[in-house]
Amino acid sequence: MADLDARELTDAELDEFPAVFGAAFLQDTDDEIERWRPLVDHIRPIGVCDGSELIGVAGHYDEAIALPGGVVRPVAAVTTVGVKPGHRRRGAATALMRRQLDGLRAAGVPLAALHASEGAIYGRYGYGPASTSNHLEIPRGARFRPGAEIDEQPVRELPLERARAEFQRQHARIFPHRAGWLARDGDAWEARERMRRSAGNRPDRFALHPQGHVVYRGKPDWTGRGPNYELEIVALAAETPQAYAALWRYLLDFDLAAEVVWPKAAADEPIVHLLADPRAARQQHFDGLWLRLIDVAAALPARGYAAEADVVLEVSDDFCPWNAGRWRLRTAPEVAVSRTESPAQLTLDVADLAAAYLGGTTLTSLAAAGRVREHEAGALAAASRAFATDRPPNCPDAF
Ligand SMILES: CC(=O)SCCNC(=O)CCNC(=O)[C@H](O)C(C)(C)COP(=O)(O)OP(=O)(O)OC[C@H]1O[C@@H](n2cnc3c(N)ncnc32)[C@H](O)[C@@H]1OP(=O)(O)O
Repeated sequence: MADLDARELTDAELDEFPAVFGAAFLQDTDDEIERWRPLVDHIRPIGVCDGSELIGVAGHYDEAIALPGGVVRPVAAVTTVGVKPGHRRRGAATALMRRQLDGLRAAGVPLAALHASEGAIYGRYGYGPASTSNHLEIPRGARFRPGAEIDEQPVRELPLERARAEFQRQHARIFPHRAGWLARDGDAWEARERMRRSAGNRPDRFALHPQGHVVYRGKPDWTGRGPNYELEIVALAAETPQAYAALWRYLLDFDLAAEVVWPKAAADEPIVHLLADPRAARQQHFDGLWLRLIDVAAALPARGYAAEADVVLEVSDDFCPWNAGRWRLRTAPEVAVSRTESPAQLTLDVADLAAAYLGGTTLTSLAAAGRVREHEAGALAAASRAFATDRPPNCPDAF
């Protein structure tokens, strides 16, 4: 293995960052490379060199994520991980992950999250698939079940500048109660939005209801039979079931559209239960947010728990050994986490703890796959109930 170390970049190397990341994703035209340039100001870039050549890059946004129990905590939203073709499988990505996680630990950031380009990459670094993305497609005109309640207040389209403040106010009220959702204010969100809009996507449209909003874009298409537009949802949130129904009705009755698509809907998106024919909704589930507990001692007490448990977890963590060992987690009367010498009741890897952390994967399901081992009868069921959440987490944000 070559001696590759990742580090913060000099100004000259920062200039190279967009071309290196572009090369990793085969985006080599000047336009594609330039598109990535503003990003380096927002993502805490790091890189790895082979001699004087920058060959790999990574970064993260400083974000805030909603955790079970309605709490919001800092998270590093990891992005732009790429190694140039011709330099791969020599440890460059591993060096980047090493540098990034060490830096985040030193900065006191308890969690890191990412969307993985390929599912086999990040488990080795202690990330676990913590939420499910639902690629949801519903045809125009799909009817609601009889008796569905729809808020009659109008849904109005507004330009971004006029919609932004209300959109952000609504989001700030809603997102803490949706585990996996990120905050949508501040520099990081603005930067993410700019990058997303410059990705060759059609512009976003903002439609506001007094108790909800939808951000979407239209993809025009015409066939011999007429218009065949697709409406793609970027964000949809509502404060009442009736407002949620109003926003969906607005989209499903949209002239010219053939289909409404939400690539990052929740696994249990309620629209399915509003439809007269639930099969009208086509759903495909994928791994969504991958999560890393950088500091188990800080991460475990940060979230709320659904049930009473007092359990000793033995955690393995080859990549971040400071987390390894036995931890006692008590969820009542207050959440308390401490190191212990008591015998383990459950053993599991830190990646599996991350998979269960937002409530998206149950410990019982991981145990059925042999990933969690129970050493004392009853411990698994009690811990699994405590980690579970009422609704599955999801992360509609792209980064
Ligand atoms: C959050 C994000 O930004 S996701 C985007 C990730 N980037 C991409 O997908 C762009 C295209 N791919 C790349 O740039 C690179 O191949 C990377 C970043 C995925 C991996 O970089 P590399 O420098 O090759 O990784 P590195 O050499 O450190 O590999 C470490 C281990 O991971 C394995 N690995 C690396 N990439 C993959 C993969 N795509 N699938 C399966 N295993 C992989 C290696 O085989 C190696 O395994 P080993 O330890 O058992 O030998």
